[in-house]
Amino acid sequence: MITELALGSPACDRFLDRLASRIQAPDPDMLARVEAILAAVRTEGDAALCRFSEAFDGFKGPVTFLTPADCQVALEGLDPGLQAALDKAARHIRAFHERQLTKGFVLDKGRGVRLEQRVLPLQRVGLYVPGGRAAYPSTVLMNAIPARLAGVEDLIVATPPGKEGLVNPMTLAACAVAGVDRVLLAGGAQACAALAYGTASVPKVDKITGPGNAYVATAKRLLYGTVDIDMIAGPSEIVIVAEAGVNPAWLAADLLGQCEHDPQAAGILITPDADLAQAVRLAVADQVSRAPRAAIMKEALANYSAIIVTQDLDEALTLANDLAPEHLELVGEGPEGRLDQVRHAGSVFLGPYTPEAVGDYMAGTNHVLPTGGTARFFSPLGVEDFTRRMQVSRYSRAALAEDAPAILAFAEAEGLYAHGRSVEIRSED
Ligand SMILES: NC(=O)c1ccc[n+]([C@@H]2O[C@H](COP(=O)([O-])OP(=O)(O)OC[C@H]3O[C@@H](n4cnc5c(N)ncnc54)[C@H](O)[C@@H]3O)[C@@H](O)[C@H]2O)c1
Ligand SMILES: N[C@H](CO)Cc1c[nH]c[nH+]1
Ligand SMILES: [Zn+2]
Repeated sequence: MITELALGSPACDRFLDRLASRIQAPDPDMLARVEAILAAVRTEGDAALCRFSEAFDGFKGPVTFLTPADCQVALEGLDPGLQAALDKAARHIRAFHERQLTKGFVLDKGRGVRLEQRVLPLQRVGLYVPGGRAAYPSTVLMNAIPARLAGVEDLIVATPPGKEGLVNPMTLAACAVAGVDRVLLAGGAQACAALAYGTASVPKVDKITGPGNAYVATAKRLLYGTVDIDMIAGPSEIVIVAEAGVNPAWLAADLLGQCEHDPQAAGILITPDADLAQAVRLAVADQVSRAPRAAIMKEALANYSAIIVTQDLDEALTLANDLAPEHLELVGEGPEGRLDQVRHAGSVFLGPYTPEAVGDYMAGTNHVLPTGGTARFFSPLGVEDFTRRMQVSRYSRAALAEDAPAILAFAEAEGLYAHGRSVEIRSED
C-alpha cells in the first residue's frame, strides 16, 4: 500500500528520482496532449474550447459565463452553516493577506532628481479554480481575496462545469463572497488557453493564477510568456517530518488528506523512528480501507508516496529541504526549534495540532502553493502576485549636466553613440 524505504537504499533512490521527474521532466505524452489543446484553442478559439469542454467534461454548449448575480443567488441559497464557514475563512484570509499590501516609494535625490517606484494592480486576471475530482470553493477565496486586495479590476474565474453545465453552488457562493466579476464554465488546459490567447467570447487576461491537475499545471507552464503565471501549482503534496512519540493515526490522516486530491498527489513521511514508520504504515492501510475516496488515495499511495526512515532528524530535514514540498509538517518535540533548518517548503505546519487541513481552509495563509520541488524558487500565492512595479524618473537640467560625463562614458564604451548624443544635445542651446 504505502512503501517503507530506508534512505540511501537503491529502492529509495529510485523513488526519489521518480518523484523529481514529475516536474523536471514532464511526461512527454502529457506535454504533447496539452500542446495540441493549446494550439487548437489559439487557432480555432471558441470552437475548440467548446469541443474540448465536451470531450473532457461532458459539457455540451456555447462558451458560457456566469455573472455576479448568479453567484449571489447561489450564496443566498446556501446552507447557513456553509455561509458561515465561507465568511469565517474569507475573514481569516483577508486578515493575513492585508499584511502583504506594499506601497511604492519616492526617492528625492535633490538637484531635481526624483525617482519613483509605483505598485500597480494587474488589470485582468484569470483565476483557475479546479473542479474535476472535487469542488474547490476554498480555492476561489485563496485566489480572489488577494487579487481584490491588490486592486485588480477584472477577475475571471475559470472552473470546469459538470455535464449539465452546473458548478458546485458553494464555489459560486465563494465567488460572491470574494467579489469575482464573472465565471467561465470551462476547465483544464483549454480554459487556460482561452484566457491566455483570448477568443471571440473570452477576453485575454494578463495573468493566470491558481492550482490544477497535471493538465492545468502543464498548460500554465507552456503559456508562461504569453501571459504571466503565479507558479506551478500542480497535484498536492505533503511531507511530514516526525519524531518518535507522535500519534501514528494522526500522521496517517494527514498523509491521506493530500492523497485524496489526485492519483498524482504525494504523501511522504520522513522519520528516524522505525517503530513510528511501521505504525503509520498500518494506520494508513486501516484508514484507506474506510475512506470514501479510497480509489484515488490508493493510486496516490502507489505512485508518489512513501515512508522514508532516516538515521536522525537532521537527515530527515535535509531530505525535506531537497524535496522542497508544497506542505511540510514538523511534528514532535518543540518543532519551532527546527524551523530555522527549513529552507524550501511552500507552507510549514508546526506541532501536533496544526494538521495541514487548517491551511487548506481556515488559518488564512494561502493554499495555492508551488509543487514538484518548485518551492525552491516559487512562493505561496499572495497580493504581490496581482501587482506589478513601474518606475518613474525625472531629471532637471542641472542634474542631467552633472551625470552627462558618466553617461557619455558608458555610451562610448558600449558603442551606442546615439545614446550619448541624446544627452549631449540637451546642453547645446
Ligand atoms: N498546489 C496547489 O496549490 C493546489 C491547490 C488545490 C488543489 N490542487 C490540485 O488541483 C488538482 C485538481 O484536479 P482536478 O482534476 O480535481 O480538477 P482540475 O480542474 O484541475 O482538472 C479538471 C480538468 O482536467 C482536464 N482533463 C481531465 N482529463 C483530461 C484528459 N484526459 N485530457 C485532457 N484534459 C483532461 C479537463 O479539462 C477538466 O476540466 C489536484 O491535483 C489537486 O491536488 C493543488
Ligand atoms: N491541499 C490543497 C493544496 O494542495 C488545497 C485544498 C483545497 N481544498 C482542500 N485542499
Ligand atoms: Zn487539501
